[in-house]
Amino acid sequence: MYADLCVLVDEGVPNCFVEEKPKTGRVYDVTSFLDDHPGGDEVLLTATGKDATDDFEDVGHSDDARELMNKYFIGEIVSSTLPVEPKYTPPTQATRVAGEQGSGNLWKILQFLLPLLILGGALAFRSFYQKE
Ligand code: HEM
Repeated sequence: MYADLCVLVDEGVPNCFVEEKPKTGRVYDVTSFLDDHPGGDEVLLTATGKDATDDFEDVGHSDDARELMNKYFIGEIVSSTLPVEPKYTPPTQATRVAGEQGSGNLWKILQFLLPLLILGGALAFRSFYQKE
């Protein structure tokens, strides 16, 4: 049912999915342990597919529990196979202002000039036909 269920648990060593730390970690397939886990299957399922180091350590698992982990150890994460998370870099103040300035200024000038041009045109039109 949970064919690819894995929990990452790693004592002390920096683990995966944490951007600033090296991506290493031990992977445990706890599929067959779900029903037997004294803490219940829910906590294991919640910790599935992510770094569960802190969750595991917070419980204060016994030495027996740590020994038992070996039974479910399936391998280490190969960091080169992890998908690269795209990093968002917000535009700097300088580039933002420079980008806005070009079209922004032109628009402001047009907003000011356009009504004047229309008014001027109307007055010229009127005075031209009034003379005739
Ligand atoms: C392969 C991984 C794991 C193994 C072999 C394991 C094993 C055990 C064992 C043997 C116990 C009984 C208490 C003890 O001896 O310490 C236990 C309790 C417990 N475990 Fe795990 N565990 C694993 C992963 C996790 C994870 C990832 C979490 C949390 C997300 C977790 C949460 C708990 C909780 C909440 C208890 C109950 C503690 C209590 O009621 O005192 N376990 N576990």
